[in-house]
Amino acid sequence: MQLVALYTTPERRRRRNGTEQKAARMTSLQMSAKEEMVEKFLDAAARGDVVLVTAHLAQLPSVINQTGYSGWTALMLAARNGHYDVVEKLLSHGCDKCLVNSSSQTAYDIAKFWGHRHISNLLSRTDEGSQRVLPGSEVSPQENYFSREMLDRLSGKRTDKTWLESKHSDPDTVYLMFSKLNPMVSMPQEDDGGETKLCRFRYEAVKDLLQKPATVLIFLGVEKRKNPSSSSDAVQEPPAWFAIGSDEDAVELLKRCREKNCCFPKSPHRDLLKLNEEEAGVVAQARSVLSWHSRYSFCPTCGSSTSLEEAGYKRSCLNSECRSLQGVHNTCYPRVDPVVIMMVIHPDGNQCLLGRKKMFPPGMFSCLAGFVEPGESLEEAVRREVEEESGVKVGPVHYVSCQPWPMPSSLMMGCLAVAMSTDISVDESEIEEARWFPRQQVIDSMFKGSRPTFSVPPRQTIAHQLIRHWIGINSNL
Ligand SMILES: NC(=O)C1=CN([C@@H]2O[C@H](COP(=O)(O)OP(=O)(O)OC[C@H]3O[C@@H](n4cnc5c(N)ncnc54)[C@H](O)[C@@H]3O)[C@@H](O)[C@H]2O)C=CC1
Ligand SMILES: [Mg+2]
Ligand SMILES: [Mg+2]
Ligand SMILES: [Mg+2]
Ligand SMILES: [Zn+2]
Repeated sequence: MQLVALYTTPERRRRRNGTEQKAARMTSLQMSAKEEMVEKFLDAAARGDVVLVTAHLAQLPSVINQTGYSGWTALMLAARNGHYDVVEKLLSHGCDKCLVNSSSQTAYDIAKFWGHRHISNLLSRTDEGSQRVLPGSEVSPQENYFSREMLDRLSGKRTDKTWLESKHSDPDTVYLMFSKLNPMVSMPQEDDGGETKLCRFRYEAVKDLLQKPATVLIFLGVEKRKNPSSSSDAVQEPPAWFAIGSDEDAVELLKRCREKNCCFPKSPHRDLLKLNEEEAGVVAQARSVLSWHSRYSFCPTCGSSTSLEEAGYKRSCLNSECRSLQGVHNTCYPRVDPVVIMMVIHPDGNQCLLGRKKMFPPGMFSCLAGFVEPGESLEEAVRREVEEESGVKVGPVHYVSCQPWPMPSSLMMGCLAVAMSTDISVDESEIEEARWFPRQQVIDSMFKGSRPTFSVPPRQTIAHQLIRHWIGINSNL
């Protein structure tokens, strides 16, 4: 294994490789203020100066994953030099522990190589036995795309008709417009960083739609307060958000919006992944509830018509004789489909099992996944789906994190699993090919290193995050 030796000052650090030699020719005057700050931050981490590291993070939080001229992050430098308190501080600020240096080493690899076991343990929380290939829980919980909750759902208000009505006409209330389950968005302009944004409407622009019987109105929640102690917040309620599902012609709906470049995305699987994290969370909630309404127009128990209640979170049967009106019936509430998605690790700990469906773009491989069946535990669903799709037998299963997937309403539960057998025999009806990929090959594909032999799904998918997670906690020493 090749490991670059460690330097303790920015000057010495820059002397090491090609990039660094180039940097060494630079005088500090030529460095931008930002670059200089990054170098000082990295230097503090390498020296174990936790006070200075904390000060830099407070001043410029984005510095946390920067690599500077050495190609090493602060976490790697602190891990190299055995500075436990700096590693702890960086992790508590949510640093990315999956990043690799030019030798494909994570901070975990580096800590392990230099014998800082207390740090490698902190980075992986490895247990004994089979956990050699299956490290345990994350230091900080992982947040996946579609998972962020910017709204407080206030489910207790769903039955408060007076409060809801007052919010309908409140000038601060935000309405989102959906047509055929897709939100109206303004497509990226050159000057806004390429982000798709939700079109937000006020009451005056949509009040006629609210009167139409075919319109579905969902109360999504109120904005979470960013600074709850501020005195003006105490008297003023934060804005409420609603989603409107309309059956009006999409072209007519678009005319209501004053923003430029508005549309209803044609390909949700692609276009809904371009929102910012907060808006993605709102879309996950709204789209799944609206899709439930579109698929469950009639009572699943007796086939009668239903009425929409509880601000869009319930459909009650209009047939007074119906069984669904006695007791609590899950047919009356929005559905969620549990799905397991798993990163299967080879018994040698250094390869993972990825598969591709026929519909995937050429060259793309992903984690295996499948719906949980009734009366089945997560662990059993993982074992069954992996064996069905690849013929590989799985032993221990660890839950990592989950992701709501609003196409239309899945909850993807991400797991790591250890294989007990290695022969592959794919279920050709679902999977075109499944293979064991060595860690180095996965790193090359993930970080676009040398000669990637395959591609992985985009960062917004939990599949991508599970693969990164494995790279971050599993060393190939
Ligand atoms: N976010 C991510 O990273 C990923 C998300 N996914 C999602 O996971 C879901 C499940 O993965 P698959 O491999 O397709 O599952 P799967 O391996 O269970 O096979 C799907 C088949 O199972 C049947 N099925 C059983 N229960 C079903 C239900 N409740 N809804 C629909 N079909 C059901 C259908 O015949 C369907 O064709 C997919 O909807 C896909 O969108 C899949 C991979 C990655
Ligand atoms: Mg599957
Ligand atoms: Mg399957
Ligand atoms: Mg299945
Ligand atoms: Zn009924």
